[in-house]
Formats: sequence, structure tokens, C-alpha cells
Amino acid sequence: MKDKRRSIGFKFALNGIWSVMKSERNFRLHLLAAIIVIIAGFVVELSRIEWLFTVVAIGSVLSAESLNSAVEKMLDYLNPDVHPQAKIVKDVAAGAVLLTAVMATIIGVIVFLPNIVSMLKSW
Ligand SMILES: Nc1ncnc2c1ncn2[C@@H]1O[C@H](COP(=O)(O)OP(=O)(O)OP(=O)(O)O)[C@@H](O)[C@H]1O
Repeated sequence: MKDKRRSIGFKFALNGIWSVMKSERNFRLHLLAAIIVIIAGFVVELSRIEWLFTVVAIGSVLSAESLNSAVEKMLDYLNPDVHPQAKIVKDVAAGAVLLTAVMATIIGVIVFLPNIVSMLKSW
């Protein structure tokens, strides 16, 4: 019974990921960027520790994007009047995405730049 409930919960979670993929252009763009980064990771042969940072960076951005989308959808559903508090709620959620995207960019530069430079030197 507990297993069945768990698998239903998992199905709902997958449904949430699918829904954000369908409705959020930014999520799709970040997903595309993640796929390109993963392919680049194989090309430059990242080390184990570099993969760890890369995976954490990608996961953080996609998670923040999903939570931002949940906040947006909840507010859209509640349909509040124009109000400074409603603005703050959306802006704070969008800020979380920006913070993770900046972090991911910094990690990307630190991880990939030396690899790309040494690859170019060996040509
Ligand atoms: N009810 C509201 N009251 C005051 N400001 C709002 C309200 N709703 C949205 N805003 C402001 O307008 C901005 C854009 O909101 P909008 O609903 O158009 O897009 P979003 O849901 O944040 O993003 P997306 O473009 O992904 O749908 C928000 O970031 C917020 O600053």
C-alpha cells in the first residue's frame, strides 16, 4: 500500500516536470543548455569532481526554475489584484533563478575554461 502511494507520488512528480517542460520556455532553454553542457563535458573529458560541480549546477538551475514556475502558477491561479506584495512574491522567485544561473555560470567558467584552454594548446 505504502509502495503504491509512493509510486503514485513519483508519477505526480514526473507529471510536474512534464508540465513545466511544456509550459515554460525558460525551463526548456535551461534544459537545452544543460544537454549542451553535458555533451561538452564528455568532449573535454571532465574529471569526477568537475562532473560533480557540473551536475549540482545544472540540478540547481532546473530545480529553481521549477519552483519559480510553481510560484508563478500559484499566483496566476489565485489571480490577485495588482499589489506590491504579489510583485515581491514573483520577483523573489525569479531572483532565486537568477542567483542559481549566476552560480552555474561561474562554475561553468571555472570548470570548462581550463579544459578548453588545455585542449586548444594540445592541438
Ligand atoms: N499581481 C501583481 N501585482 C503586482 N505586480 C505583479 C503582479 N503580477 C505580476 N507582477 C509583476 O510583473 C512581472 C511579470 O509578471 P508576469 O505574470 O507577466 O510574468 P511571470 O509570471 O513573472 O513570468 P512568465 O513570463 O514566465 O509568465 C512580475 O515579475 C512582477 O514583478
